[in-house]
Amino acid sequence: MFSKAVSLPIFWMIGENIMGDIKDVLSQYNMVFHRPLVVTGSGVTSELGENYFSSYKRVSINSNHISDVEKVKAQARSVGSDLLIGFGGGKVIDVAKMAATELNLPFLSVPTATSNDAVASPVAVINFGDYVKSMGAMAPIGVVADLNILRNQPRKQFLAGVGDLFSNISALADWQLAADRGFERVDPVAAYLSRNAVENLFRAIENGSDLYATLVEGLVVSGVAMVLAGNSRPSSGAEHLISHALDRFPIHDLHGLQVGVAAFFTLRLHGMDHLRYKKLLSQIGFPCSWQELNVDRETFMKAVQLAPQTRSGRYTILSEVTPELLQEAYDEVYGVSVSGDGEFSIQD
Ligand SMILES: NC(=O)C1=CN([C@@H]2O[C@H](COP(=O)(O)OP(=O)(O)OC[C@H]3O[C@@H](n4cnc5c(N)ncnc54)[C@H](O)[C@@H]3O)[C@@H](O)[C@H]2O)C=CC1
Ligand SMILES: O=C(CO)COP(=O)(O)O
Ligand SMILES: [Zn+2]
Repeated sequence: MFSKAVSLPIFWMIGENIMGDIKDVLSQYNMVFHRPLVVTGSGVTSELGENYFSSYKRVSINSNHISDVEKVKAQARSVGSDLLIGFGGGKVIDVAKMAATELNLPFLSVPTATSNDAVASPVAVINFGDYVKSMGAMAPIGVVADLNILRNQPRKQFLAGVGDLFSNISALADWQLAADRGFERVDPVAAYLSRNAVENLFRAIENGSDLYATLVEGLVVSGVAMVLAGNSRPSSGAEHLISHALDRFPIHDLHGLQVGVAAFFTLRLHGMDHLRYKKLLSQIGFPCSWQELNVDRETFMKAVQLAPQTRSGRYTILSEVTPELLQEAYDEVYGVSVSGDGEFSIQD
């Protein structure tokens, strides 16, 4: 007999001004909690937390450092929490998720920004000082996304979420490549969900529809795909490795922006039509070159070299390319050449 135990979000609630209904929604799923603890950041999300969770116990954190995880765990133990609620961007969600996993408590994800697929993934990125690690964690029991809050997130955060979701296409190509070479097995359900999530977003962009709800749904579905796959391959390929490498350089930007801009390049390495995606994403102001993120060609190429070391054992298109192809692809994808005086010029 086959059985595979996975822990998945069993609901999402996405709508305008829905924060007041959280307890009601949970009770609809027979989930009654008496002492939830809300984890926020220390700036904007702490202020938002005061508005929306005034009657709840709250704890604020400064970063995704392991000491922040310990702080949340200590607070949860001292108040006897039976539920952790992560209310913030990626770092807050990750810290709350990690603390809940270690305390074996349920975790509810309430994003204030949709900058990446941490919203419902089975992963928490934690900073240990000398290094940053993607830790296995429990996915949330559900996601509550108030569009009224999300519409007020900085535009850059929103675009970063678009980039993280778009990168699924490149990640799936790498996953399939690794399978073709005999290193992996593609889980077809996870791959379907991952692809479908990004295609829905593209349809919404093409139709000029409201993107916020579609983006949240897509990020949650990406998380579910990762749970089913048992790893992040449905949503993380060579473009993520390049971004992880860039994070080690002084100039880096939001995860979702980096993986999105890198995905144009890795799609080109796969011989796929990156231009179609560039045209579509530029319609909503997504950055299409590294210049827009202040990353120069030399830094990018160094990051590409370093990329495979950031997740050892992960087979991607970077395992098969020549240095000549990398240079050629850079010129073609980012439309940039280095002029005689060493300055960048953008070609038409
Ligand atoms: N667990 C996972 O599967 C994944 C985790 N990550 C991790 O997520 C982290 C990045 O997350 P981000 O959200 O980009 O950064 P972040 O969590 O540092 O948030 C960036 C800023 O946005 C502010 N913010 C949040 N909501 C806001 C709102 N509604 N209005 C105004 N400001 C708001 C926060 O206060 C913060 O200053 C990284 O540590 C990355 O490694 C990234 C991808 C996947
Ligand atoms: O960002 C992620 C998925 O979008 C997680 O990827 P990694 O497993 O490469 O850290
Ligand atoms: Zn990502």
